[in-house]
Amino acid sequence: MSYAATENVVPSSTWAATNLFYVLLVPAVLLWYAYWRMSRRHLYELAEKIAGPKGLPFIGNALEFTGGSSDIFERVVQRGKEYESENAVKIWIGPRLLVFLFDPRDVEVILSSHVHIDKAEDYRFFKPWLGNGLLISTGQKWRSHRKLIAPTFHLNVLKSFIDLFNANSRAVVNKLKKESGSFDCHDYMSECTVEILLETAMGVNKTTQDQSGFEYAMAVMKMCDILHLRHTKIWLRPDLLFNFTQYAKLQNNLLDVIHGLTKKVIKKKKEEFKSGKKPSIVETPEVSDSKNALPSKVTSVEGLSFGQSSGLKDDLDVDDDVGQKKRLAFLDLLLESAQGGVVISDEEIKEQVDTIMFEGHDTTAAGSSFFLSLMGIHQDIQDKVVEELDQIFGDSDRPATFQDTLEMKYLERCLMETLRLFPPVPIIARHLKQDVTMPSNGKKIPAGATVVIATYKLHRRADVYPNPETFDPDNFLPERSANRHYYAFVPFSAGPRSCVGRKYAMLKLKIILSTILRNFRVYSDLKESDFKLQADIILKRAEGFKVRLEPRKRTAKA
Ligand code: HEM
Repeated sequence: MSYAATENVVPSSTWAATNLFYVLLVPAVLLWYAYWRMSRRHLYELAEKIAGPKGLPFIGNALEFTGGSSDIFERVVQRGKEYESENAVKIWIGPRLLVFLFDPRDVEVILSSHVHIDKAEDYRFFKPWLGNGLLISTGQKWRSHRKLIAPTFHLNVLKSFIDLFNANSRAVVNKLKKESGSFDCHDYMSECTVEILLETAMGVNKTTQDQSGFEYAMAVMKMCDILHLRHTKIWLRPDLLFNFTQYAKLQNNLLDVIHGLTKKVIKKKKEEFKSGKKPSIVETPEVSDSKNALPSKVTSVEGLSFGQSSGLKDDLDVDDDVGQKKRLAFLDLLLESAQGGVVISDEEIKEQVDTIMFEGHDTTAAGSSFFLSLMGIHQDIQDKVVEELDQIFGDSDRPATFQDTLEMKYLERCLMETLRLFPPVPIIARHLKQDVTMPSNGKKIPAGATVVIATYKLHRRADVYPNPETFDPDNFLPERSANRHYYAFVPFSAGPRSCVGRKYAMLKLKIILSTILRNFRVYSDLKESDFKLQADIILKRAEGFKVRLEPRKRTAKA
Protein backbone atom coordinates (compact mmCIF):
# COMPACT_ATOMS: atom_id res chain seq x y z
CA MET A 1 0.00 0.00 0.00
CA SER A 2 1.29 3.45 -0.88
CA TYR A 3 1.74 6.16 1.74
CA ALA A 4 -1.13 8.15 0.16
CA ALA A 5 -3.45 5.16 0.36
CA THR A 6 -2.63 4.65 4.06
CA GLU A 7 -3.45 8.30 4.70
CA ASN A 8 -6.95 7.77 3.25
CA VAL A 9 -7.61 4.52 5.15
CA VAL A 10 -6.71 5.73 8.66
CA PRO A 11 -9.31 8.51 8.89
CA SER A 12 -12.09 6.37 7.50
CA SER A 13 -11.37 3.51 9.94
CA THR A 14 -11.21 5.99 12.83
CA TRP A 15 -14.53 7.37 11.70
CA ALA A 16 -16.03 3.88 11.62
CA ALA A 17 -14.68 3.09 15.10
CA THR A 18 -16.07 6.36 16.47
CA ASN A 19 -19.44 5.61 14.93
CA LEU A 20 -19.44 2.12 16.37
CA PHE A 21 -18.55 3.55 19.78
CA TYR A 22 -21.56 5.88 19.71
CA VAL A 23 -23.84 3.20 18.33
CA LEU A 24 -22.90 0.99 21.29
CA LEU A 25 -22.75 3.81 23.83
CA VAL A 26 -26.34 4.94 23.39
CA PRO A 27 -27.91 1.53 24.13
CA ALA A 28 -25.35 0.96 26.90
CA VAL A 29 -26.36 4.22 28.58
CA LEU A 30 -30.05 3.43 28.09
CA LEU A 31 -29.54 -0.05 29.52
CA TRP A 32 -27.60 1.33 32.46
CA TYR A 33 -30.31 3.93 33.07
CA ALA A 34 -33.05 1.27 32.91
CA TYR A 35 -31.08 -0.92 35.34
CA TRP A 36 -30.46 2.04 37.65
CA ARG A 37 -34.18 2.96 37.65
CA MET A 38 -35.09 -0.71 38.27
CA SER A 39 -32.65 -0.97 41.17
CA ARG A 40 -34.30 2.11 42.70
CA ARG A 41 -37.85 0.92 42.06
CA HIS A 42 -38.44 0.40 45.77
CA LEU A 43 -37.30 3.98 46.49
CA TYR A 44 -39.61 5.43 43.81
CA GLU A 45 -42.59 3.34 44.85
CA LEU A 46 -42.39 4.40 48.49
CA ALA A 47 -41.55 8.01 47.63
CA GLU A 48 -44.62 8.18 45.38
CA LYS A 49 -46.86 7.81 48.44
CA ILE A 50 -45.31 10.78 50.28
CA ALA A 51 -46.70 14.24 49.46
CA GLY A 52 -44.47 16.86 47.91
CA PRO A 53 -44.19 19.54 45.23
CA LYS A 54 -43.91 18.39 41.60
CA GLY A 55 -40.39 18.58 40.23
CA LEU A 56 -38.82 18.75 36.77
CA PRO A 57 -37.32 15.74 35.00
CA PHE A 58 -33.75 14.99 36.11
CA ILE A 59 -33.28 18.05 38.37
CA GLY A 60 -36.40 17.50 40.51
CA ASN A 61 -37.05 20.48 42.82
CA ALA A 62 -33.53 21.91 42.58
CA LEU A 63 -34.84 25.23 41.19
CA GLU A 64 -36.48 25.95 44.55
CA PHE A 65 -32.94 26.50 45.85
CA THR A 66 -31.91 29.33 43.55
CA GLY A 67 -31.24 32.88 44.75
CA GLY A 68 -29.73 34.19 47.98
CA SER A 69 -29.87 32.26 51.24
CA SER A 70 -32.60 34.39 52.85
CA ASP A 71 -34.75 34.01 49.67
CA ILE A 72 -34.24 30.25 49.80
CA PHE A 73 -35.17 30.12 53.48
CA GLU A 74 -38.34 32.17 52.95
CA ARG A 75 -39.35 30.09 49.91
CA VAL A 76 -38.85 26.80 51.77
CA VAL A 77 -40.90 28.07 54.75
CA GLN A 78 -43.71 29.26 52.43
CA ARG A 79 -43.67 25.96 50.51
CA GLY A 80 -43.85 24.13 53.83
CA LYS A 81 -47.05 26.03 54.68
CA GLU A 82 -48.74 24.54 51.60
CA TYR A 83 -48.27 21.12 53.18
CA GLU A 84 -49.58 21.98 56.64
CA SER A 85 -52.04 19.09 56.62
CA GLU A 86 -49.31 16.56 55.73
CA ASN A 87 -47.01 14.93 58.27
CA ALA A 88 -44.04 14.72 55.95
CA VAL A 89 -42.98 16.30 52.66
CA LYS A 90 -40.64 14.91 50.02
CA ILE A 91 -38.52 16.74 47.49
CA TRP A 92 -36.08 15.54 44.84
CA ILE A 93 -32.74 17.23 44.30
CA GLY A 94 -31.64 15.52 41.10
CA PRO A 95 -31.64 11.80 41.96
CA ARG A 96 -31.64 12.43 45.75
CA LEU A 97 -34.80 11.92 47.74
CA LEU A 98 -35.19 14.16 50.80
CA VAL A 99 -38.05 13.62 53.24
CA PHE A 100 -38.78 16.46 55.69
CA LEU A 101 -40.25 15.38 59.03
CA PHE A 102 -42.05 17.69 61.44
CA ASP A 103 -44.39 15.43 63.38
CA PRO A 104 -42.94 14.72 66.86
CA ARG A 105 -43.88 11.03 66.59
CA ASP A 106 -41.85 10.61 63.40
CA VAL A 107 -39.01 12.74 64.76
CA GLU A 108 -38.83 10.43 67.78
CA VAL A 109 -38.39 7.35 65.58
CA ILE A 110 -35.29 8.87 63.97
CA LEU A 111 -33.67 10.74 66.86
CA SER A 112 -34.17 8.10 69.54
CA SER A 113 -32.76 5.36 67.31
CA HIS A 114 -29.33 3.75 67.74
CA VAL A 115 -29.59 2.57 64.11
CA HIS A 116 -30.39 5.76 62.16
CA ILE A 117 -27.32 7.62 63.36
CA ASP A 118 -25.52 8.12 60.04
CA LYS A 119 -25.24 11.72 58.94
CA ALA A 120 -26.52 12.68 55.48
CA GLU A 121 -24.18 12.96 52.53
CA ASP A 122 -24.31 16.78 52.77
CA TYR A 123 -22.12 16.74 55.88
CA ARG A 124 -19.16 15.63 53.69
CA PHE A 125 -18.62 19.30 52.76
CA PHE A 126 -17.51 19.81 56.37
CA LYS A 127 -14.73 17.23 55.99
CA PRO A 128 -11.87 19.53 54.91
CA TRP A 129 -12.66 21.58 58.01
CA LEU A 130 -13.83 19.18 60.73
CA GLY A 131 -12.31 15.93 59.41
CA ASN A 132 -14.03 12.99 61.00
CA GLY A 133 -14.93 14.78 64.23
CA LEU A 134 -17.90 13.95 66.44
CA LEU A 135 -20.43 15.85 64.32
CA ILE A 136 -19.73 13.81 61.18
CA SER A 137 -18.22 10.46 62.19
CA THR A 138 -20.27 7.32 62.57
CA GLY A 139 -20.01 3.68 63.66
CA GLN A 140 -17.41 2.56 66.18
CA LYS A 141 -15.29 5.70 65.83
CA TRP A 142 -18.21 7.96 66.72
CA ARG A 143 -19.29 5.66 69.56
CA SER A 144 -15.87 5.51 71.27
CA HIS A 145 -15.18 9.24 70.85
CA ARG A 146 -18.63 10.19 72.11
CA LYS A 147 -18.01 8.05 75.19
CA LEU A 148 -14.71 9.81 75.73
CA ILE A 149 -15.94 13.37 75.11
CA ALA A 150 -19.45 13.48 76.67
CA PRO A 151 -18.15 13.25 80.29
CA THR A 152 -15.90 16.29 79.71
CA PHE A 153 -19.14 18.32 79.66
CA HIS A 154 -20.33 16.79 82.94
CA LEU A 155 -22.08 19.27 85.21
CA ASN A 156 -19.28 19.09 87.77
CA VAL A 157 -16.75 20.16 85.13
CA LEU A 158 -19.10 22.92 83.99
CA LYS A 159 -19.40 24.25 87.53
CA SER A 160 -15.63 24.76 87.56
CA PHE A 161 -16.03 27.08 84.52
CA ILE A 162 -18.39 29.49 86.25
CA ASP A 163 -15.69 32.02 87.19
CA LEU A 164 -14.48 32.11 83.59
CA PHE A 165 -18.06 32.48 82.28
CA ASN A 166 -18.46 35.44 84.65
CA ALA A 167 -15.12 37.05 83.77
CA ASN A 168 -15.84 36.86 80.03
CA SER A 169 -19.40 38.12 80.48
CA ARG A 170 -18.03 41.10 82.37
CA ALA A 171 -15.48 41.65 79.57
CA VAL A 172 -18.18 41.71 76.89
CA VAL A 173 -20.23 44.15 78.99
CA ASN A 174 -17.22 46.48 79.08
CA LYS A 175 -16.82 46.24 75.31
CA LEU A 176 -20.54 46.90 74.76
CA LYS A 177 -20.29 50.16 76.72
CA LYS A 178 -18.77 51.89 73.70
CA GLU A 179 -21.90 51.26 71.57
CA SER A 180 -24.28 54.22 71.54
CA GLY A 181 -26.68 53.68 68.59
CA SER A 182 -28.03 50.63 66.79
CA PHE A 183 -25.39 47.90 66.21
CA ASP A 184 -25.06 44.17 65.39
CA CYS A 185 -24.71 42.32 68.70
CA HIS A 186 -23.77 39.06 66.93
CA ASP A 187 -20.13 40.15 66.42
CA TYR A 188 -19.76 40.64 70.19
CA MET A 189 -21.50 37.36 71.00
CA SER A 190 -19.30 35.48 68.50
CA GLU A 191 -16.05 36.82 69.86
CA CYS A 192 -17.13 36.27 73.44
CA THR A 193 -18.22 32.65 72.85
CA VAL A 194 -14.95 31.80 71.04
CA GLU A 195 -12.93 33.27 73.90
CA ILE A 196 -14.94 31.38 76.50
CA LEU A 197 -14.44 28.11 74.63
CA LEU A 198 -10.70 28.70 74.41
CA GLU A 199 -10.47 29.36 78.13
CA THR A 200 -12.81 26.59 79.30
CA ALA A 201 -13.00 23.52 77.06
CA MET A 202 -9.51 24.14 75.63
CA GLY A 203 -7.98 25.50 78.83
CA VAL A 204 -5.98 28.18 76.99
CA ASN A 205 -5.02 31.22 78.97
CA LYS A 206 -6.35 34.61 77.82
CA THR A 207 -2.90 36.15 77.44
CA THR A 208 -2.04 33.74 74.61
CA GLN A 209 -5.21 34.41 72.62
CA ASP A 210 -4.44 37.88 71.13
CA GLN A 211 -6.79 38.82 68.23
CA SER A 212 -7.22 35.25 67.01
CA GLY A 213 -10.67 34.73 68.60
CA PHE A 214 -12.31 37.44 66.49
CA GLU A 215 -10.49 36.45 63.28
CA TYR A 216 -11.49 32.84 63.88
CA ALA A 217 -15.17 33.72 64.39
CA MET A 218 -15.25 35.77 61.18
CA ALA A 219 -13.54 32.98 59.20
CA VAL A 220 -16.10 30.45 60.51
CA MET A 221 -18.95 32.71 59.40
CA LYS A 222 -17.56 32.89 55.85
CA MET A 223 -16.89 29.12 55.80
CA CYS A 224 -20.55 28.54 56.66
CA ASP A 225 -21.55 30.75 53.69
CA ILE A 226 -19.49 28.54 51.37
CA LEU A 227 -20.87 25.30 52.83
CA HIS A 228 -24.39 26.62 52.46
CA LEU A 229 -23.74 27.44 48.80
CA ARG A 230 -22.51 23.89 48.25
CA HIS A 231 -25.64 22.51 49.91
CA THR A 232 -28.02 24.53 47.77
CA LYS A 233 -26.26 25.02 44.41
CA ILE A 234 -26.22 21.72 42.59
CA TRP A 235 -23.22 22.68 40.38
CA LEU A 236 -21.01 23.38 43.40
CA ARG A 237 -21.59 19.92 44.90
CA PRO A 238 -19.03 17.84 42.95
CA ASP A 239 -15.49 18.51 44.24
CA LEU A 240 -14.22 18.41 40.67
CA LEU A 241 -16.25 21.50 39.72
CA PHE A 242 -16.01 23.23 43.10
CA ASN A 243 -12.20 23.07 43.06
CA PHE A 244 -12.15 25.25 39.93
CA THR A 245 -14.20 28.03 41.50
CA GLN A 246 -13.08 31.09 43.44
CA TYR A 247 -14.88 29.60 46.47
CA ALA A 248 -12.33 26.77 46.70
CA LYS A 249 -9.52 29.32 46.94
CA LEU A 250 -11.38 31.33 49.55
CA GLN A 251 -12.14 28.13 51.50
CA ASN A 252 -8.41 27.28 51.61
CA ASN A 253 -7.59 30.73 52.96
CA LEU A 254 -10.31 30.50 55.61
CA LEU A 255 -9.19 27.03 56.64
CA ASP A 256 -5.67 28.41 57.12
CA VAL A 257 -7.08 30.87 59.69
CA ILE A 258 -9.35 28.30 61.35
CA HIS A 259 -6.82 25.47 61.54
CA GLY A 260 -4.11 27.99 62.45
CA LEU A 261 -5.94 28.69 65.70
CA THR A 262 -6.70 25.06 66.55
CA LYS A 263 -3.09 24.01 65.86
CA LYS A 264 -1.84 26.85 68.05
CA VAL A 265 -4.16 25.80 70.86
CA ILE A 266 -3.06 22.14 70.73
CA LYS A 267 0.64 23.09 70.49
CA LYS A 268 0.35 25.35 73.51
CA LYS A 269 -1.39 22.68 75.57
CA LYS A 270 1.16 20.04 74.58
CA GLU A 271 3.99 22.31 75.67
CA GLU A 272 2.29 22.75 79.03
CA PHE A 273 1.95 18.98 79.35
CA LYS A 274 5.63 18.49 78.52
CA SER A 275 6.74 21.12 81.00
CA GLY A 276 4.92 19.15 83.67
CA LYS A 277 2.03 21.60 84.16
CA LYS A 278 -0.79 19.44 85.46
CA PRO A 279 -4.24 19.79 83.92
CA SER A 280 -6.85 21.11 86.32
CA ILE A 281 -8.77 18.16 87.67
CA VAL A 282 -12.33 18.44 88.89
CA GLU A 283 -13.05 16.13 91.77
CA THR A 284 -16.56 14.73 91.87
CA PRO A 285 -17.32 14.65 95.57
CA GLU A 286 -18.61 11.52 97.32
CA VAL A 287 -22.38 11.67 97.02
CA SER A 288 -22.99 11.39 100.73
CA ASP A 289 -20.21 13.86 101.55
CA SER A 290 -21.41 17.01 99.95
CA LYS A 291 -24.56 18.99 99.60
CA ASN A 292 -23.33 20.03 96.15
CA ALA A 293 -23.15 16.48 94.91
CA LEU A 294 -25.87 15.29 92.62
CA PRO A 295 -27.74 12.06 93.23
CA SER A 296 -25.88 9.11 91.75
CA LYS A 297 -27.07 7.85 88.34
CA VAL A 298 -28.79 11.13 87.42
CA THR A 299 -27.13 14.51 87.02
CA SER A 300 -30.19 16.42 85.91
CA VAL A 301 -31.23 19.02 88.41
CA GLU A 302 -34.85 19.05 89.55
CA GLY A 303 -36.81 21.59 87.53
CA LEU A 304 -33.93 22.35 85.20
CA SER A 305 -34.07 20.80 81.78
CA PHE A 306 -30.87 22.23 80.31
CA GLY A 307 -32.53 22.93 77.00
CA GLN A 308 -34.65 19.87 76.38
CA SER A 309 -38.03 18.45 77.34
CA SER A 310 -37.76 17.32 80.94
CA GLY A 311 -38.85 13.77 80.08
CA LEU A 312 -35.90 13.27 77.72
CA LYS A 313 -32.63 11.81 78.96
CA ASP A 314 -29.35 11.24 77.17
CA ASP A 315 -25.77 10.33 78.04
CA LEU A 316 -25.27 13.80 79.54
CA ASP A 317 -27.88 13.00 82.18
CA VAL A 318 -26.59 9.63 83.27
CA ASP A 319 -23.85 9.63 85.84
CA ASP A 320 -21.96 6.43 86.46
CA ASP A 321 -19.72 8.04 89.07
CA VAL A 322 -19.27 5.70 91.96
CA GLY A 323 -17.75 7.40 94.95
CA GLN A 324 -15.06 9.91 94.12
CA LYS A 325 -14.18 10.44 90.47
CA LYS A 326 -11.63 12.70 88.79
CA ARG A 327 -12.81 14.59 85.75
CA LEU A 328 -10.85 16.58 83.20
CA ALA A 329 -11.93 19.34 80.85
CA PHE A 330 -12.20 18.52 77.13
CA LEU A 331 -8.70 19.12 75.70
CA ASP A 332 -6.90 18.04 78.88
CA LEU A 333 -8.68 14.71 78.71
CA LEU A 334 -7.97 14.19 75.00
CA LEU A 335 -4.26 14.93 75.45
CA GLU A 336 -4.02 12.72 78.50
CA SER A 337 -5.79 9.89 76.65
CA ALA A 338 -3.38 10.28 73.75
CA GLN A 339 -0.27 9.87 75.91
CA GLY A 340 -0.21 6.17 75.10
CA GLY A 341 -1.46 6.87 71.56
CA VAL A 342 -4.08 4.18 71.98
CA VAL A 343 -7.40 5.90 72.43
CA ILE A 344 -7.02 8.91 70.17
CA SER A 345 -4.38 10.03 67.65
CA ASP A 346 -3.02 13.57 67.13
CA GLU A 347 -5.05 13.96 63.93
CA GLU A 348 -8.21 12.85 65.72
CA ILE A 349 -7.57 15.38 68.51
CA LYS A 350 -7.33 18.13 65.90
CA GLU A 351 -10.62 17.01 64.32
CA GLN A 352 -12.40 17.04 67.68
CA VAL A 353 -10.97 20.44 68.66
CA ASP A 354 -12.15 21.89 65.33
CA THR A 355 -15.58 20.33 65.86
CA ILE A 356 -16.04 21.64 69.40
CA MET A 357 -14.73 25.09 68.45
CA PHE A 358 -17.29 25.34 65.62
CA GLU A 359 -20.30 23.67 67.25
CA GLY A 360 -19.59 25.38 70.53
CA HIS A 361 -19.40 28.96 69.34
CA ASP A 362 -21.58 29.70 66.30
CA THR A 363 -24.69 28.06 67.79
CA THR A 364 -24.48 29.93 71.10
CA ALA A 365 -23.61 33.21 69.35
CA ALA A 366 -26.78 32.91 67.25
CA GLY A 367 -28.90 31.80 70.25
CA SER A 368 -27.77 34.71 72.43
CA SER A 369 -28.17 37.24 69.60
CA PHE A 370 -31.75 36.09 68.92
CA PHE A 371 -32.42 36.31 72.68
CA LEU A 372 -31.19 39.91 72.88
CA SER A 373 -33.18 40.84 69.75
CA LEU A 374 -36.35 39.39 71.29
CA MET A 375 -35.75 41.13 74.62
CA GLY A 376 -35.42 44.40 72.69
CA ILE A 377 -38.77 43.81 71.00
CA HIS A 378 -40.73 42.56 74.03
CA GLN A 379 -40.10 45.20 76.69
CA ASP A 380 -42.76 43.75 79.03
CA ILE A 381 -41.01 40.37 78.99
CA GLN A 382 -37.63 42.04 79.53
CA ASP A 383 -39.18 43.76 82.59
CA LYS A 384 -40.01 40.37 84.05
CA VAL A 385 -36.51 38.98 83.43
CA VAL A 386 -34.99 42.06 85.08
CA GLU A 387 -37.38 41.74 88.01
CA GLU A 388 -36.26 38.14 88.51
CA LEU A 389 -32.59 39.17 88.30
CA ASP A 390 -33.19 41.96 90.82
CA GLN A 391 -34.76 39.43 93.18
CA ILE A 392 -31.74 37.15 92.86
CA PHE A 393 -28.99 39.77 93.03
CA GLY A 394 -30.69 42.65 94.85
CA ASP A 395 -28.40 45.69 94.81
CA SER A 396 -25.29 43.59 94.63
CA ASP A 397 -23.02 43.59 91.59
CA ARG A 398 -21.53 40.21 92.54
CA PRO A 399 -20.85 37.56 89.88
CA ALA A 400 -23.44 34.81 89.33
CA THR A 401 -23.12 31.47 91.13
CA PHE A 402 -24.38 28.08 89.97
CA GLN A 403 -27.22 28.39 92.47
CA ASP A 404 -28.20 31.75 90.93
CA THR A 405 -28.50 30.12 87.52
CA LEU A 406 -30.94 27.60 88.99
CA GLU A 407 -33.07 30.47 90.19
CA MET A 408 -33.18 32.18 86.78
CA LYS A 409 -36.34 30.29 85.93
CA TYR A 410 -38.06 33.00 83.90
CA LEU A 411 -34.87 33.82 82.01
CA GLU A 412 -34.54 30.11 81.23
CA ARG A 413 -38.10 30.04 79.86
CA CYS A 414 -37.25 33.03 77.64
CA LEU A 415 -34.15 31.20 76.43
CA MET A 416 -36.10 28.03 75.65
CA GLU A 417 -38.74 30.07 73.83
CA THR A 418 -35.99 31.77 71.81
CA LEU A 419 -34.60 28.35 70.85
CA ARG A 420 -38.12 27.21 69.93
CA LEU A 421 -38.81 30.09 67.54
CA PHE A 422 -35.27 30.47 66.24
CA PRO A 423 -33.45 27.14 66.66
CA PRO A 424 -29.79 27.90 65.78
CA VAL A 425 -29.59 24.49 64.06
CA PRO A 426 -32.81 24.68 61.99
CA ILE A 427 -32.51 21.21 60.39
CA ILE A 428 -30.81 17.89 61.14
CA ALA A 429 -30.19 15.44 58.29
CA ARG A 430 -29.64 11.67 58.46
CA HIS A 431 -29.02 9.01 55.84
CA LEU A 432 -31.37 6.01 56.05
CA LYS A 433 -29.94 2.55 55.59
CA GLN A 434 -33.29 0.85 56.24
CA ASP A 435 -36.91 1.65 55.47
CA VAL A 436 -38.63 3.54 58.29
CA THR A 437 -42.36 3.54 58.95
CA MET A 438 -43.72 6.89 60.06
CA PRO A 439 -46.02 6.44 63.08
CA SER A 440 -47.93 9.61 62.11
CA ASN A 441 -49.36 8.18 58.87
CA GLY A 442 -48.13 4.59 58.49
CA LYS A 443 -46.23 5.45 55.29
CA LYS A 444 -42.68 4.24 54.73
CA ILE A 445 -39.58 6.30 54.04
CA PRO A 446 -37.33 4.17 51.85
CA ALA A 447 -33.75 3.18 52.61
CA GLY A 448 -31.36 5.43 50.69
CA ALA A 449 -33.42 8.56 51.39
CA THR A 450 -32.15 11.54 53.37
CA VAL A 451 -34.37 12.30 56.34
CA VAL A 452 -34.45 15.96 57.33
CA ILE A 453 -35.76 16.83 60.80
CA ALA A 454 -37.28 20.25 60.14
CA THR A 455 -36.79 21.64 63.66
CA TYR A 456 -37.84 25.16 62.65
CA LYS A 457 -41.20 23.88 61.36
CA LEU A 458 -41.64 21.29 64.13
CA HIS A 459 -41.27 24.05 66.74
CA ARG A 460 -44.03 26.12 65.10
CA ARG A 461 -46.80 23.50 64.99
CA ALA A 462 -50.13 25.08 65.83
CA ASP A 463 -51.44 21.85 67.35
CA VAL A 464 -48.54 21.83 69.85
CA TYR A 465 -47.96 25.52 70.59
CA PRO A 466 -50.98 27.85 70.78
CA ASN A 467 -50.16 30.98 68.70
CA PRO A 468 -47.03 29.27 67.43
CA GLU A 469 -45.52 32.40 65.80
CA THR A 470 -45.79 34.47 69.01
CA PHE A 471 -42.90 34.82 71.47
CA ASP A 472 -44.44 33.49 74.68
CA PRO A 473 -42.04 32.22 77.38
CA ASP A 474 -45.03 30.74 79.22
CA ASN A 475 -44.98 27.95 76.64
CA PHE A 476 -42.33 26.50 78.96
CA LEU A 477 -44.29 26.70 82.19
CA PRO A 478 -44.10 23.21 83.75
CA GLU A 479 -47.88 22.75 83.47
CA ARG A 480 -47.82 23.63 79.75
CA SER A 481 -44.82 21.40 78.99
CA ALA A 482 -46.16 18.47 80.99
CA ASN A 483 -48.42 16.99 78.32
CA ARG A 484 -46.35 17.97 75.32
CA HIS A 485 -44.71 15.29 73.19
CA TYR A 486 -41.03 15.17 74.28
CA TYR A 487 -39.83 15.39 70.68
CA ALA A 488 -41.87 18.53 69.93
CA PHE A 489 -38.93 20.59 71.26
CA VAL A 490 -35.48 19.48 70.09
CA PRO A 491 -33.19 22.53 69.62
CA PHE A 492 -30.24 20.42 70.75
CA SER A 493 -31.44 17.32 68.85
CA ALA A 494 -32.11 14.38 71.20
CA GLY A 495 -31.25 10.73 71.72
CA PRO A 496 -27.85 9.12 71.27
CA ARG A 497 -26.57 11.86 68.90
CA SER A 498 -27.87 14.79 70.93
CA CYS A 499 -25.69 17.87 71.38
CA VAL A 500 -22.86 17.14 73.85
CA GLY A 501 -22.60 20.85 74.64
CA ARG A 502 -26.26 21.25 75.70
CA LYS A 503 -25.64 21.84 79.40
CA TYR A 504 -22.50 23.85 78.73
CA ALA A 505 -24.48 26.09 76.34
CA MET A 506 -27.40 26.66 78.70
CA LEU A 507 -25.20 27.47 81.69
CA LYS A 508 -22.94 29.77 79.71
CA LEU A 509 -25.88 31.55 78.04
CA LYS A 510 -27.58 32.16 81.37
CA ILE A 511 -24.46 33.80 82.77
CA ILE A 512 -23.68 35.94 79.70
CA LEU A 513 -27.27 37.07 79.15
CA SER A 514 -28.04 37.76 82.81
CA THR A 515 -24.83 39.82 83.08
CA ILE A 516 -25.81 41.86 80.02
CA LEU A 517 -29.36 42.44 81.28
CA ARG A 518 -28.08 43.42 84.74
CA ASN A 519 -26.08 46.15 83.02
CA PHE A 520 -28.14 47.29 80.05
CA ARG A 521 -31.69 47.83 78.89
CA VAL A 522 -32.02 46.36 75.37
CA TYR A 523 -34.11 47.94 72.60
CA SER A 524 -34.90 46.94 69.04
CA ASP A 525 -36.27 49.08 66.20
CA LEU A 526 -37.50 46.01 64.31
CA LYS A 527 -40.13 43.39 65.13
CA GLU A 528 -39.91 39.63 64.54
CA SER A 529 -42.06 40.04 61.43
CA ASP A 530 -39.28 42.29 60.01
CA PHE A 531 -36.59 39.63 60.52
CA LYS A 532 -35.12 38.25 57.31
CA LEU A 533 -33.88 34.80 58.21
CA GLN A 534 -31.18 32.82 56.52
CA ALA A 535 -29.88 29.38 57.32
CA ASP A 536 -26.20 29.28 56.40
CA ILE A 537 -25.91 26.04 58.38
CA ILE A 538 -26.73 28.09 61.48
CA LEU A 539 -29.94 30.16 61.53
CA LYS A 540 -29.24 33.90 61.49
CA ARG A 541 -30.78 37.28 60.72
CA ALA A 542 -29.72 38.34 57.22
CA GLU A 543 -29.83 42.04 58.18
CA GLY A 544 -27.67 41.43 61.27
CA PHE A 545 -28.82 41.31 64.88
CA LYS A 546 -29.50 45.03 65.30
CA VAL A 547 -30.19 46.22 68.86
CA ARG A 548 -29.63 49.36 70.96
CA LEU A 549 -28.46 49.45 74.57
CA GLU A 550 -28.92 51.86 77.44
CA PRO A 551 -26.89 51.45 80.63
CA ARG A 552 -28.76 50.30 83.73
CA LYS A 553 -27.73 51.39 87.18
CA ARG A 554 -24.51 49.40 87.87
CA THR A 555 -21.90 47.01 86.57
CA ALA A 556 -21.53 43.43 87.78
CA LYS A 557 -18.12 42.44 89.05
CA ALA A 558 -16.50 39.30 87.62
C1 HEM B 1 -27.44 27.03 71.71
C2 HEM B 1 -26.39 26.27 71.51
C3 HEM B 1 -26.38 24.95 70.76
C4 HEM B 1 -27.33 24.40 69.96
C5 HEM B 1 -28.70 24.94 69.61
C6 HEM B 1 -26.80 23.12 69.50
C7 HEM B 1 -27.50 22.23 68.71
C8 HEM B 1 -26.99 21.02 68.27
C9 HEM B 1 -27.70 20.10 67.41
C10 HEM B 1 -29.11 20.32 66.88
C11 HEM B 1 -26.89 19.05 67.19
C12 HEM B 1 -27.19 17.87 66.28
C13 HEM B 1 -26.67 18.24 64.90
C14 HEM B 1 -26.88 17.21 63.87
O1 HEM B 1 -27.19 16.05 64.17
O2 HEM B 1 -26.72 17.59 62.70
C15 HEM B 1 -25.66 19.29 67.89
C16 HEM B 1 -24.59 18.42 67.90
C17 HEM B 1 -23.40 18.68 68.52
N1 HEM B 1 -23.10 19.79 69.31
FE1 HEM B 1 -24.34 21.32 69.73
N2 HEM B 1 -25.54 22.97 70.00
C18 HEM B 1 -25.25 24.06 70.79
C19 HEM B 1 -24.08 24.26 71.51
C20 HEM B 1 -23.02 23.40 71.54
C21 HEM B 1 -21.84 23.59 72.35
C22 HEM B 1 -21.64 24.75 73.30
C23 HEM B 1 -20.99 22.54 72.07
C24 HEM B 1 -19.64 22.24 72.63
C25 HEM B 1 -19.02 22.93 73.54
C26 HEM B 1 -21.66 21.69 71.10
C27 HEM B 1 -21.13 20.53 70.58
C28 HEM B 1 -21.82 19.66 69.74
C29 HEM B 1 -21.25 18.43 69.21
C30 HEM B 1 -19.83 17.92 69.43
C31 HEM B 1 -22.25 17.80 68.46
C32 HEM B 1 -22.17 16.47 67.72
C33 HEM B 1 -22.65 15.38 68.69
C34 HEM B 1 -22.69 13.98 68.08
O3 HEM B 1 -22.98 13.84 66.89
O4 HEM B 1 -22.46 13.03 68.85
N3 HEM B 1 -22.88 22.24 70.80
N4 HEM B 1 -25.74 20.50 68.54
